[in-house]
Amino acid sequence: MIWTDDPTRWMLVAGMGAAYALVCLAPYLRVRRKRLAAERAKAEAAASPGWIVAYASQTGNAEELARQTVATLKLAGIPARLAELSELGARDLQDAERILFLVSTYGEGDAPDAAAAFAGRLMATSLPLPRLHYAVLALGDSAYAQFCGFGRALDQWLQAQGAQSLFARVEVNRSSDQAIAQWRQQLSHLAGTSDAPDWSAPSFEEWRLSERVQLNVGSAGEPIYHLELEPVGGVLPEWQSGDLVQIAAPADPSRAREYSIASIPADGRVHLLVRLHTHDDGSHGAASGWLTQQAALGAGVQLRLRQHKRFRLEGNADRPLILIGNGSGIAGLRGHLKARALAGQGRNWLLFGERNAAHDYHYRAELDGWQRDGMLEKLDMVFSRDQAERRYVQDRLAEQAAAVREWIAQGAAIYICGSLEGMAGGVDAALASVLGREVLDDLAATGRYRRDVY
Ligand SMILES: Cc1cc2nc3c(=O)[nH]c(=O)nc-3n(C[C@H](O)[C@H](O)[C@H](O)COP(=O)(O)O)c2cc1C
Repeated sequence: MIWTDDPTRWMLVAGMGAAYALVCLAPYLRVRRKRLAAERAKAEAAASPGWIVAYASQTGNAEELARQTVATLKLAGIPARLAELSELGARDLQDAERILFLVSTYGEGDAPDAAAAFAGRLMATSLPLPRLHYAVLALGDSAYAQFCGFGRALDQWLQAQGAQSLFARVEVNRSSDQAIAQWRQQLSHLAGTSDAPDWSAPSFEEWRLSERVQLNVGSAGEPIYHLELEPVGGVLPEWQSGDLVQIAAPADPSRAREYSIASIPADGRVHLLVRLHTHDDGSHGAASGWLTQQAALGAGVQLRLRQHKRFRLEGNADRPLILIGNGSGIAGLRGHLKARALAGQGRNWLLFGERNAAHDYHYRAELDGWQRDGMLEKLDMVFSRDQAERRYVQDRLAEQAAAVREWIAQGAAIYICGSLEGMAGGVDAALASVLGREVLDDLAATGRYRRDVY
């Protein structure tokens, strides 16, 4: 090594050393800067309230779209929280800066059951919401007089409270793909992403009609059939009691019809109850006419399963159940009774209405068997035309007020399946007078009062 006292040389060596250190340090500094920025962004995201995606859904369409909406926002890096509308109180609405509402309409322009308290209580008040920016996706069916009635009422109420709409309300008629695409487009625009996941519904599969029996020969009502279907591919998909199927009829494939599933996977087949629908001009319904009259045994049926989360047992699996229905509504209730029998849960009370015991006592042998085996603790069959005076399930409910209160005090949940007109409204009124409207609204909001009515 050559030693030197030359200061210029020394400075040159020192300069080269510093430059080398900088070159070595630069990648480390770059990584550290990135890491700090990421940590800062994460902390900001955690501190910011994020977006709320709130849904009110009866049969799961709005809920499914809400889940997809959250996924799209998350993909774009926007923190988003899924909430049922019933979970939101005045304080949540006042604190939030951005809420996307996805809500359907039931009854005659009403909110879905779980949102009855939100609609009845919160929306009846005045609540200044100057911070809130929102958008509404309203689901409905234009065949009803109050098309998207609840979505429209919610939108108007939010506007009246001073909330600002992010974009015009999107209305979905019978799950129209076009309107859903419009919502997706608005979302992508807001979230600054064109990378939205695919939202298309699962496709129909080919099933086979394996069994068809008329249950009510000689009835004063329209004929009702028990059908059994098997997947052509042989592999039975998973479902839970309470779920639905959609069937595309050959004469009207663009509008699928929904039926409650009357069986559980352990039966090995999907069972349906289909009532033949006859129009005023004597023609039959496109789906019910085909399924019950035209399709031969063995015929192919285009079918897809649909989760119906709001009518599943879910958190109520260990509670006593009060099951109430009429007519073809026995389908959804039978699914639950089968699931309960399989689980060995016998605390079930069935209140069921039809016309005449002689012709309309659907699944009588099965119900007798469950009673005998301790799987059906209480059975009230109400036949409207077996006596001079017409009697319905709601009348029996009122007579059984003390037992209803007792079962609810023991933690029971209530499931309703059957016709909206006549039965569901009458039963709702009877339950409200037995339990109190507020109690019933609270049961609905906490998933202990569930309905599949049509
Ligand atoms: C019994 C019943 C009543 C309904 N009432 C209305 C209504 O008054 N107005 C409307 O626009 N849609 C009405 N609909 C259509 C639903 O809003 C539509 O099917 C929606 O897609 C359901 O979404 P969900 O699964 O999230 O509850 C009704 C549907 C049923 C089964």
